[in-house]
Amino acid sequence: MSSMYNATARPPHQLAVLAGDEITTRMKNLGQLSWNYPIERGMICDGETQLRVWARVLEVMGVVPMPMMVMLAGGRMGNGGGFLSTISAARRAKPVADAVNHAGTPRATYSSNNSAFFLLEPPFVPSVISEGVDFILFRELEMARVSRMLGACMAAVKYASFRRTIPDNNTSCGTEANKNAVSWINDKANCCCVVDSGYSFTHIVPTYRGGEALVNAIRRLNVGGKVLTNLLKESVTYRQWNMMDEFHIVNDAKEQLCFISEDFDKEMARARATRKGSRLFDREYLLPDFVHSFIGSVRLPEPLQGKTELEEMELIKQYIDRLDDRKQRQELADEARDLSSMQVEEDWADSDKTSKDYRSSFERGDNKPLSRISKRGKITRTDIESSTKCEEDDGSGTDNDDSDSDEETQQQRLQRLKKMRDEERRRREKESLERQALAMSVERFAIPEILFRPSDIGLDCGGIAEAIVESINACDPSLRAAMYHNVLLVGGNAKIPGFGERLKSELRKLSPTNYEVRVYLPDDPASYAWKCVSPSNNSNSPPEEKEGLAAKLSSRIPSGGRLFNEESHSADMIEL
Ligand SMILES: Nc1ncnc2c1ncn2[C@@H]1O[C@H](COP(=O)(O)OP(=O)(O)OP(=O)(O)O)[C@@H](O)[C@H]1O
Repeated sequence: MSSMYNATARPPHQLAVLAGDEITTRMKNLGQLSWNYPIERGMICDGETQLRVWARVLEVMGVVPMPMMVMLAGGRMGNGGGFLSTISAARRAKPVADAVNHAGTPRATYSSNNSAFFLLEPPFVPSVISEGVDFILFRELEMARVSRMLGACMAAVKYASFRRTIPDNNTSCGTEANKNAVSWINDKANCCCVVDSGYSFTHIVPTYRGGEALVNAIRRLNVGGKVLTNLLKESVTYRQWNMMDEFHIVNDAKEQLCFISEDFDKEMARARATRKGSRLFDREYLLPDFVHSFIGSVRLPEPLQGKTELEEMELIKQYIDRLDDRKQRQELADEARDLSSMQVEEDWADSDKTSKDYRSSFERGDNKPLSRISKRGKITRTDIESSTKCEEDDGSGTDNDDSDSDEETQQQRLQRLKKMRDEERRRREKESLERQALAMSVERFAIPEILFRPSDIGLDCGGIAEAIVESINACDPSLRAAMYHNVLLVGGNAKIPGFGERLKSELRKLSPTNYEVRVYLPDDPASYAWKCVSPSNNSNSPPEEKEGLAAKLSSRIPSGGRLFNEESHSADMIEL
């Protein structure tokens, strides 16, 4: 099994079109290519492009004869798949000839007449789209057998075998009746709630009997990896540089740097308390310069290098203290102002004459201060005069004193400016030698947060946790406990650090308290479903076994796990 772009791309100023693995093997700068994706919103919209990619896959696998590149007559077709589709074709026949692959090594080739094609697709693919795909596979690629399956169901088949390898621990499943229900369901119904978060969508597919989907309970959330990458692209473009045409670079930055925080609001408060560039989660994504480097990499910002979490906490504490201090001072000043205004009011009341004088002088426009505005002598002319005199004296005194210090400051300032200019020049020289970097701060967790709060970008729906609860509530009540007990995460987005932990904590809050929530994350969630059908997964198995598998692939619905590659080890999966 191998992974490649499910796309074609044309290099600039060239007519040649590269498909699948050719893109990455022949080109280094992916940004300059004109891309064509056959799939949009999870559906194949461009049959010609999809045909080219599949033809390339078969060529790499050595399946002959090569199909003719026949243009499909218009129409929109579709099926499941994604940005980086994993495509595998099971070989059945014995080799018919030897050929040389693109790497120059001889390899056996197989007749397409004796090959079977296995396609994993998302739920609810319209039949017209399936017919289009059949046309490509049977007529253009001359496949002997084609089998389609829901990706989530395949994952559930493999998960069912994993469940058999671990002892069932129902000790914390609430009531005795609930424990028995979960035990029965695990044994007989093999329930599993598959959460498949991929490129275009996130699907919640509850399955029972070891891999059969409960169609009425399937839910879809229109948020996937593509939305996140586009948002990050916009955010980076708004704050730093124009990256609108650099989907692949931003996607790589997302995959390397994004994470899901356990408590978003707390993380934001922490971010506000620290200056940008010195937050503990701040990172810089070094952009490839396409001379020395062709892929991006991550580095710590300079102020953060060697900084420990304790120091960060200390900074935050200081900041909060400063805030409190400022608030306190503000309150004291307000109090003092109130007091003095009260005082003046009292004085006005006490001395009618004085107030009249003051008013009349004010009305006359006489700006001279009154000799006395209060009996208690708060502010008097003498006071003002003396204070003015003092100020004048002080001013002249300090003028004399300052003349020296000013000269000194001027000299110092000149030196400082010179030093700063030198430093700036040196920094610029250093920077020009270095690569450009994207500063990634709160974006690291604010962007993936959309998976849990789609309303932040104006989508009128709940997050993944709400969708799961809704989906499980649509199942038969006797299955619900087991569904919460077996939540399986698959798809590329499940790789985002913190995804599983956050989902578990949100599910815990939303689910009934007597149900235990258990979330399972495979080693490689993106290819977990494929591992179930991939014959190359157990490459040591004899060819006859592969033939048997391929022969069985013609069956459309899995009736139990024995048709597939169910080899599963508890080490493949972790419980969160
Ligand atoms: N380590 C990672 N961190 C964050 N996102 C990742 C990571 N690895 C993959 N992804 C994202 O997962 C998405 C692809 O997931 P997946 O391969 O499951 O999609 P797909 O099954 O091809 O698509 P679909 O389910 O829409 O048909 C991409 O958006 C990719 O950026």
